[in-house]
Amino acid sequence: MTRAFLIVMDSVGIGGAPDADAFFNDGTPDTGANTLAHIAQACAQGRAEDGRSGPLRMPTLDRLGLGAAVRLASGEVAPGLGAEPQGAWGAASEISKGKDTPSGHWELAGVPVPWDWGYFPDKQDSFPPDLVDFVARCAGTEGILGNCHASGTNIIEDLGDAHIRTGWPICYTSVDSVFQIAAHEETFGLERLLQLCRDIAPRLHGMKIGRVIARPFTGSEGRFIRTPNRRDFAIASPAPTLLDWTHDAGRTTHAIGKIGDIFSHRGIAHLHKGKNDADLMDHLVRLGTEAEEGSLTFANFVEFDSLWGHRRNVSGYARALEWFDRGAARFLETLRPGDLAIFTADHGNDPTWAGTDHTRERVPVLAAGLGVRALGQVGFVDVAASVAGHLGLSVPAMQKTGNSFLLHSPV
Ligand SMILES: O=P(O)(O)O[C@H]1O[C@H](CO)[C@@H](O)[C@H]1O
Ligand SMILES: [Mn+2]
Ligand SMILES: [Mn+2]
Repeated sequence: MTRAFLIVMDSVGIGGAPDADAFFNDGTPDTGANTLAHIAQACAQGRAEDGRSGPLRMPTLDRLGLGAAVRLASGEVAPGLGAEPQGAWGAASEISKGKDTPSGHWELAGVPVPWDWGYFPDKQDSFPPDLVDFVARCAGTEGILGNCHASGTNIIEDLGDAHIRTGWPICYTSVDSVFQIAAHEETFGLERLLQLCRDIAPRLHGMKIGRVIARPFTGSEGRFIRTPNRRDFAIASPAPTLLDWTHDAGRTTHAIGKIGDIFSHRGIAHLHKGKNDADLMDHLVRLGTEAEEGSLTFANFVEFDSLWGHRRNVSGYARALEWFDRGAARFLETLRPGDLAIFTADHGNDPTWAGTDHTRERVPVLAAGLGVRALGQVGFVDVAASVAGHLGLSVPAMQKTGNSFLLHSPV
């Protein structure tokens, strides 16, 4: 028996989504968005020099086929990348209608989203009055602050002082199907914030809002900073996922980072969390050595998205990519013959693009452990089929939607 590792680089898209024109950022269609290629181009042109310098360096993932995958997905060149692939490489498209984290992860885990997500309109008073009353009642406050689309770091700058003065929770949303609550860890209380999110989540899930997200922060007098204690309360996936298939077969499942929250803690035997992606990389490298035969390790690295993509910070994103690539090299050294490791992503978040939201893109699929294979254009669900095939799992008949990469001929 052998092991499988599925590693999601949150928001590391490679452009070329066939339906990008149906998705928007501040009214601009996502057509042409390309997270990785645009970062690599900015690096090569000396436009990403903060804390790093020169062309983008990701030799480890590029050896697996990253540069080749960018070209395949979008026809764009990512300067600094483009080595002859030594792994199995391809570009995956998503069919779920959302460009959000749960949609991407569920589909990678074999379950495309069959419903239309609920969204809140981009105007002042985004939330209906009865929902506002309900949230305030659950919070024990006279009202709420925010009630609009916002970037999470901006809204705590704008409303942090008013929050401390009134005690009212800051509620906001985005183009994603989310209801987010920012509250001060000390003055409002972290446990109280988490309980509030837990209490209101069923009602929001009933509206097909994908996640209620607790966004605790700290600080004072206009100088506020978010803490690592974010918690997502996600709607349950509509069908058993790769994690359930693995768990139900009596195998061990390890979840690293946000995977627990994204899958409502279903099918997960061991959850490994940390205060940042560096902690998560340490978990991944350790599990590379320690994970059991026949086990699945499913990891999400969120900081590409949360610290850099949404903040439209190109240098920061490039630094994170280069750091991740060094971590990937450490991890790959731990693999044993017969193991499968797949690096992929859940959506894009092009830091050179309009707005501050995700971008609809294809994602890379880079596999170690399958020899050299050109996988071509594949679907997100093919990732689940490949991991299941590798682990020898039986997949529910109704969910046999993907094609395993093991069926592609080695080059
Ligand atoms: O600006 P922040 O609070 O980071 O919000 C971002 O994080 C949310 C959930 O990942 C997304 O919907 C996006 O709006
Ligand atoms: Mn994501
Ligand atoms: Mn995001």
